[in-house]
Amino acid sequence: MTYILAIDQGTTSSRALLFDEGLRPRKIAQEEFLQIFPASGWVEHDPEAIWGSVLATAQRAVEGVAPRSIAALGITNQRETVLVWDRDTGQAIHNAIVWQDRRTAPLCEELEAEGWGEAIGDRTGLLIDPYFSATKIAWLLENVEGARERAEAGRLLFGTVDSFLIWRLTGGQVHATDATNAARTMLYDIRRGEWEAEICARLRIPLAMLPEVRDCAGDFGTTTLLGGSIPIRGVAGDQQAATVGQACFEPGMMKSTYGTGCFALLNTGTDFVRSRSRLLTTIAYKLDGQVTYALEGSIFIAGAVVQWLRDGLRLIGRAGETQALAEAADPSQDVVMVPAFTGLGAPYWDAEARGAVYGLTRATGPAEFARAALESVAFQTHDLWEAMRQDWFGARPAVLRVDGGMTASDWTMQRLADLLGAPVDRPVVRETTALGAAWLAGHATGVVPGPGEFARAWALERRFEPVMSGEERARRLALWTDAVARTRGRAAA
Ligand SMILES: Nc1ncnc2c1ncn2[C@@H]1O[C@H](COP(=O)(O)OP(=O)(O)O)[C@@H](O)[C@H]1O
Ligand SMILES: O=P(O)(O)OC[C@H](O)CO
Repeated sequence: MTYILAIDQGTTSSRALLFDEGLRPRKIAQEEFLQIFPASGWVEHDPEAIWGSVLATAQRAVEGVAPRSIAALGITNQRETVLVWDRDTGQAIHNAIVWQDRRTAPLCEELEAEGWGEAIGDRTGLLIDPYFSATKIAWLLENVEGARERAEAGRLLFGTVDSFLIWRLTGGQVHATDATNAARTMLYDIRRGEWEAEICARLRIPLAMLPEVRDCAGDFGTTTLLGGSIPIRGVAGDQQAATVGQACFEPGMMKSTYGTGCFALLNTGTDFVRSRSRLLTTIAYKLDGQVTYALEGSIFIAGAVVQWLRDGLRLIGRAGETQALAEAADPSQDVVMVPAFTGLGAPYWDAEARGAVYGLTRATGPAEFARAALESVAFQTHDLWEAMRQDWFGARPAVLRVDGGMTASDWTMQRLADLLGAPVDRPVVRETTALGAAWLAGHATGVVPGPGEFARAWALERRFEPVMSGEERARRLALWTDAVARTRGRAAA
C-alpha cells in the first residue's frame, strides 16, 4: 500500500490526514490551539503552538505506517498569516500575525491615499487591505526591536505558514513557498510570476527575506522528522487546495469552503480577470509551469459566528445544536445579524465595520439568534455569488460546490441554496482541503490519477435544491442589504 500524508494547518486547528493511493482518507489526527487576541481587531498565534500541533498530528497520522510506504507529503495552510524568523536559530521574532488581524488598517489607508490601489490591483490581483501579508511584515519590521537591522543584514526570513513549516520540516534547508501562497502576500506579481520590487521598496521589505516561489506540485525538499525520509511535493493555500480537492479544474466551476471564514473561488482558466465588484484575482493553482487563475470572494466570519454563539455568548454547548435552534426559530421575527467582528470582507472591504444585530424584540431568544447567525453566512455567500456572476463572462457557475466544517449544518446549506436560487452540492469527502494537498503531492510523484480521472471520481453526498419562493427570497435579501448598509453607516459615523 502507498500512502500520501497531508498536513492542513488551519486557523483554529492543525490536522494531518493519511490518504491511500485511491485518495481515500485512512487516518486523521487533529489538535486545536490557542487564539491570541492582544487588542481589539488583533489576532495572533504562537508559532511554537502551530509547529507543535503540526508535528504531533503528523506523527499520530503516520504511527504504525512504514515511512517508505509514504510516497509524499502535501502541505496546505491558513493563508496570508505572517511569520518572520531568524535564519540561524529558526526562532520566530514575534507571534504569527493572523490573516484576520486588522492592526495595519492605518498603513493601508496611507497606501490608499498615496494612490497605490491601481498598481497593486493590476500586479497582485488584490486590493489594499490589512488581510494580506505585506503590511503585516512591514508592521513587524517597524515594531519588533532590532528587526529592521536584522532583516537588512539578511538574518531574518519571512514566510506564510507553509514556508515556516517547510523550513522546520527540512531542518532549515528549504526557504520556499508555492505560487498560491505567494499570491496572497500583496507582494507578488501574479502575471509575471515574480516578487514585486516596487511594493517591497515602498514597505521597506528586503527582497532577500522572501521565499523562492515554486509550482504547487513541486519539490519542497525532504523531511526526516516523521520516521523515515519523506519528500514534500505538494503545497497550496487552503482555499486553493480545496479548489483542487473539489476538482474545480474547468473555467466556470466554483467552490465555497466554510471553516472559520468562508472563501469562494471561481476558476477563470488562464485569464487574469479584474473584478469590477471588488473580488480578488488570485492564482487557483500552478501546475507544470502553467498558472490557472481564479476570482475569489473572502468572508472573514463564517463558522466563527457559531464559535461565538458557543464560547462568547454560551448559547450553545456544541456547534451542531444550532440546527435544532434554527428550525425552532419564530418565522415571524426578522432578526438579521451582520457578523462584521473583524470588519467586512468581499465585496465591501470595510476594515472599520463591526458586528450588529437588527430586528430584536422582547420575543427574541436563542433560537432567533442562532438562525440569524447561520443565515448571515448564507447572505454573505449570496453577495459573492452575485458578484462572480456579474464579473465573469465565461460559463456562469450554475451550481455551488461546498466543503469545510460548517457544511455539516444542513440548515445553513438549505438556506444557502434558497438565497442563491441555485443548487448547492456537498461532496462525500468534506476534507477537500487536505484532499487537494494530497492530490498535488501525489500528482508530483505520479501515484494518483490525473486531473480528468480525479474529477470524474468526485462524488456527491447531497444536493440542496432551492425551495424558497422568489418573493420571500427577495424580501430576505432586502433585509440583509439594509442591515449591511446600517452597519457600515454606523462605522462611518
Ligand atoms: N454542525 C455545525 N453547524 C454549524 N457550524 C459548524 C458545525 N460543525 C462545525 N461548525 C463550524 O465549522 C468550523 C470548523 O470548520 P473547519 O473546517 O474545521 O475550520 P478551520 O479549518 O477554519 O479551523 C467551526 O467554526 C465550527 O463552528
Ligand atoms: O483556516 P481557514 O480554513 O479558516 O482558512 C483561512 C484562509 O486561508 C484565510 O485566507
